[in-house]
Amino acid sequence: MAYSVKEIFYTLQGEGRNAGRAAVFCRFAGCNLWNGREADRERAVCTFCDTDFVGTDGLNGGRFAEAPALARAVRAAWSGDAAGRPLVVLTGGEPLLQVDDALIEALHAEGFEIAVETNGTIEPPPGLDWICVSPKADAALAISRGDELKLVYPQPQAGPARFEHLAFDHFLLQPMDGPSRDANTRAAVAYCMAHPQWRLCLQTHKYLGIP
Ligand SMILES: C[S@@+](CC[C@H](N)C(=O)[O-])C[C@H]1O[C@@H](n2cnc3c(N)ncnc32)[C@H](O)[C@@H]1O
Ligand SMILES: Nc1nc2[nH]cc(C(=O)O)c2c(=O)[nH]1
Ligand code: SF4
Ligand SMILES: [Mg+2]
Repeated sequence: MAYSVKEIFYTLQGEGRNAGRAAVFCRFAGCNLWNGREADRERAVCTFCDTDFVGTDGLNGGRFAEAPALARAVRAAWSGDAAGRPLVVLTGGEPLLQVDDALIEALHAEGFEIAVETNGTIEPPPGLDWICVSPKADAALAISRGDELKLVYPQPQAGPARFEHLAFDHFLLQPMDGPSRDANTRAAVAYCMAHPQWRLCLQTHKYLGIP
């Protein structure tokens, strides 16, 4: 199967329980909850997206015909030394539209630990090492277990209580970025203080000014 990739870059994971850890980000093109066009944002299932995932024109982006070629491109972007296991974060767009057994095998063969950032609407293939699900209010969940559940907050139709019974190891609230980010952050702080099952999760890369 061929893969459409917007960009591949090396940075620190900015979000979630792996925040601060060096990783290659592989951002797949396309999403099942928004077509990525600003003109259609209001009508989309997911309306608050902070990411350009349209096309293959980003850094190291392109069409990769085979999994080993994409895995080699990810490996080439790794800029850390050989100590510890290198991490790749598969994101998008919605990565689970494209991630398959062949890619997981090829990335493992290159030595990577594989994390995925998903909206949770698509059943993941086996073999992923870290699954972060970020539910969207108007999209049914197809994944009810994983490593972290990272809820963008607030979403009026998707309060945290709707998810707290699911089988995740970590429950995180991530303030919705946009014009109300500061107010959303204060509200998330208050929620976590009242409901300690939840921890605050900031998008640290945005504060640091790194990709
Ligand atoms: C761009 S999405 C790509 C992965 C996948 N489609 C998803 O939604 O999880 C990466 C992460 O950014 C989060 N995100 C997107 N827009 C955001 C915003 N405006 N504020 C805070 N987090 C946001 C998503 O919820 C997700 O956890
Ligand atoms: N540094 C950094 N960390 C991230 N964690 C999740 C991201 C994403 O867009 O999926 C992201 C991102 O775009 N940059
Ligand atoms: S599901 Fe993820 S990639 Fe798709 S529009 Fe929403 S935040 Fe963006
Ligand atoms: Mg991002």
